[in-house]
Amino acid sequence: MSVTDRHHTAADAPSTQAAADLADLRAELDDIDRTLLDGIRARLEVCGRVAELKQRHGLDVLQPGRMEVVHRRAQDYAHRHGLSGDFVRSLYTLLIDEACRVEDRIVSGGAPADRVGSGRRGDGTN
Ligand SMILES: O=C(O)C(=O)C[C@]1(C(=O)O)C=C[C@@H](O)C=C1
Repeated sequence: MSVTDRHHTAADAPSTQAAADLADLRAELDDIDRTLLDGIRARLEVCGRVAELKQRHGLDVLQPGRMEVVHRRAQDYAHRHGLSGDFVRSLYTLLIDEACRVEDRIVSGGAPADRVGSGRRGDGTN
């Protein structure tokens, strides 16, 4: 059975109890997703302040040694907690890439740091 066929089965019409349990679990996921996104926004806001400091002192946005430290710590966490190392590396590659994009924009004078994560649409236009 393909993934797209699944909606034709009873699996999508759960019992009342199952539906209630699923709704509870999804509410838990919704809370966690909010926390994750708040954490990502907070991380990028700090990167905005890092960018201002780098701009003031003429430091490079790209700091390969520090990137390695951040990746290494995430890998250690993954191994200690049974997460996929590949997944965590990909996640941190995305996070650091976005940090660099945001920092570049600030260092090159494109955007003040206090606009980072301050509510523009997440459609790639900011
Ligand atoms: O620590 C820094 O200098 C940052 O700019 C933060 C950060 C990161 O996302 O953790 C981003 C880019 C750097 O090259 C290294 C690390």
